[in-house]
Amino acid sequence: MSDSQMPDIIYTKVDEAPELASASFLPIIQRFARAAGVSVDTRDISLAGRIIAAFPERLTEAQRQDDDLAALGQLVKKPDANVIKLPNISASAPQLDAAIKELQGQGYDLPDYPYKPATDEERDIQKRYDAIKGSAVNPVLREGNSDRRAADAVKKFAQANPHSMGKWESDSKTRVATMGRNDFRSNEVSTTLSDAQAGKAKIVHVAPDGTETVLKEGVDLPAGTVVDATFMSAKALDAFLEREIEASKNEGVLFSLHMKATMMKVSDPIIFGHAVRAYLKPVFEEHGEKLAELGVNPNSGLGTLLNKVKDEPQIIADIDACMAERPPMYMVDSSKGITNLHVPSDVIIDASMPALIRAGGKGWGPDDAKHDTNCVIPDSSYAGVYDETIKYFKETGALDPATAGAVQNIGLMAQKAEEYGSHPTTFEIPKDGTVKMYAANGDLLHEHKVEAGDIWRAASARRAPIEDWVKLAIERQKAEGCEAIFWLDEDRAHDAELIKFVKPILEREGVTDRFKIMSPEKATRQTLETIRKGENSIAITGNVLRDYLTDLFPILELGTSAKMLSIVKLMNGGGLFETGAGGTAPKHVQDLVATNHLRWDSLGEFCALAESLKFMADQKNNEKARLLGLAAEKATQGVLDNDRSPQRKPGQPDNRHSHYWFGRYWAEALAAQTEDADLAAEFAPLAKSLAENEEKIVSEMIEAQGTKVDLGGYFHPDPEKTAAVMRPSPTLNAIID
Ligand SMILES: NC(=O)C1=CN([C@@H]2O[C@H](COP(=O)(O)OP(=O)(O)OC[C@H]3O[C@@H](n4cnc5c(N)ncnc54)[C@H](OP(=O)(O)O)[C@@H]3O)[C@@H](O)[C@H]2O)C=CC1
Ligand SMILES: O=C(O)CCC(=O)C(=O)O
Ligand SMILES: [Mg+2]
Repeated sequence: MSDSQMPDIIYTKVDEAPELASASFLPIIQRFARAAGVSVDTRDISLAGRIIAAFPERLTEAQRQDDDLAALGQLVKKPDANVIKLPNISASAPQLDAAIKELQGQGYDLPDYPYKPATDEERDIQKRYDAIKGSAVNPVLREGNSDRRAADAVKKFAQANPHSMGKWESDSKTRVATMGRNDFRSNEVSTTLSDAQAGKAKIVHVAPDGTETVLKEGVDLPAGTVVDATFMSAKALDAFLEREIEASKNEGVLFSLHMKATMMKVSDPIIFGHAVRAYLKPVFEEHGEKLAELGVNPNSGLGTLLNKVKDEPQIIADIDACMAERPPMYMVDSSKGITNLHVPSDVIIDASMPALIRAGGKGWGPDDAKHDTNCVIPDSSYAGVYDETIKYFKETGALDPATAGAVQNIGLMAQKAEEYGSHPTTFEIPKDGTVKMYAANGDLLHEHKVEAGDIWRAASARRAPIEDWVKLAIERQKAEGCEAIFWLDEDRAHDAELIKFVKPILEREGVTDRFKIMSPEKATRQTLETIRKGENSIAITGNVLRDYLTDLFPILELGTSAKMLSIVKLMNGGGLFETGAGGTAPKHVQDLVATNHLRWDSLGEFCALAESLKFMADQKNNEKARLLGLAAEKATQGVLDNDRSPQRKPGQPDNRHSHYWFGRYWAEALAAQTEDADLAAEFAPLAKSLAENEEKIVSEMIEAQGTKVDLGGYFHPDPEKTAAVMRPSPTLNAIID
């Protein structure tokens, strides 16, 4: 893809609910943009698209696809980048398998994922698939730090139309359980690289007999990089899980495990596997060999395990007996018997913990009823945030979204910062020994004594992103004038290194008095007290808390994180506009297929679109783009003011209706503006015909609902079938096309 072929704005092609929404919304965007001389085109970062792009040699000419993610990864390092990024699937092993199966069924000659590669060819296949697994997209595109907040209009709307909140009882038994010892938090060591230490670092394992094995070399670490290393003890983890399973039973609460197997794609599936083993301990003790023979990998979850033992009645009976003895599990879908431990990516902490907290500390149990829950978050680095939130609500009752202030976030994210960039340097330790990390000049940076099975990792944050992050925080605080807190714990090794960057910059800029630096636990309480008073707070955090808090606070304040404005100011001058802060809402797709109703709210897309257009206006000195962007803001306001957002139930207006209304308000705003007469003239007739045909369009859309639909695929749906489903109004289509 050469630069001259690059559209002004790239709208990413993704998966699941947001991609369905695009089938309806993108034609509208393109129609409007074209009229203003702005080109908007897609690039495919979907899971299926990335799989197809990885195996060109096995596919026909017609099946082949370019590696759009790689091209976008280059683009975001250039000043002219302008990308609207929708949420995409971060695939766990079972999701990757399912996507491969679907593509094979569509005639793509793709290899199965080799779980036990034996040949070079299989190892190569595994490597290509591993690069697609987990959060493989966001870290590539996020060449900047994160600025997430609710637009003013969105926050005001939420206050005027507060969502329902579960009640918090002071005697709720819901709590957070975390290791606190021998975990990543407590074993962390950190240092900032000197000029002499910069270069390619090396990580080695030294066995007790002195044998050295290189775990990784060529880890590129420039001067000024904060480099951490830590490990979680497998033995401590197992003891902790066993204790908490027992405790959940004794306390009469649900057992739940919350983690991020997508972003933390190496460490967290392993921890998840420990939990599967712990929960089914008697089964693994009794049938360990047979399970191994059947190819059971606990890291893939109970769902895959049950599938593999389906012809083994004794094992199934023993699993049933064991589960009957265990504390009831927190369920992903109690009606279908899908437990917390079925699929590692089904319970993703940033969304799951806030949903439970919003519900007053209740999770769904196997009996299809809500119960108090033991929220097991093994590593203690960030568990304290949820622990403190839960304690606070137990003391004070639920938050009132009608009066609560807002929490914005400035997150250190660029260039694979911190834990979220750590998977290439995360290892499940094969045998007892010592892990040593050496700088390019031979200095020993870090060293840990480890045991077989421990999970060791190194993470880093580079100087330029850290400085950019502090600068962004200063700008944001200036713009808002409200409380601003660096969520950094001076008693944590990594955070202490970061504080050494933060303080001098604040001093140099003369703004020290405008900022607080607090541990995540203290900052949680302080922030909750602030927003309870109706005031605002800016949370300036590292990468993980950026992710966690931009679901936690929006889900409490707005009911969902889908409505967030999520801006990534790329460090080389471009713009990346993420839509919302949440995910791909797989459940919404099931609902659409069953009833032809799509609950997905595109408010995040509306906000991102307006920002992207305004950014383009500055970027390319294009006044028409600015007017288009300002009008898009008015259209968003119109959707909110007139209550045109999707409703939840089949038969009610859904995602597609909201796009009609957005388009109509957008056209009306463009027709009404007086700065550009040509644009006004262009959009006046469109606005008129959208208004005149309202009844017809709305009824065509409602009539389409209520039946099953066929998209021709889940991960790789048929574009024509999808368009037919998502554009059900011939009248609207005729106006737009
Ligand atoms: N930026 C990205 O690319 C991200 C990708 N993901 C990926 O998404 C997938 C699913 O993740 P999961 O943790 O289940 O989170 P999701 O955000 O997809 O789903 C959680 C719930 O959030 C609500 N929700 C989310 N978005 C919307 C929306 N636009 N409109 C209305 N409701 C919405 C829905 O429930 P309710 O209304 O009842 O709360 C939904 O069931 C995973 O593959 C994950 O990796 C996840 C986060 C970010
Ligand atoms: O990339 C992912 O897997 C999830 C990202 C996410 O949850 C976020 O950025 O908020
Ligand atoms: Mg998130």
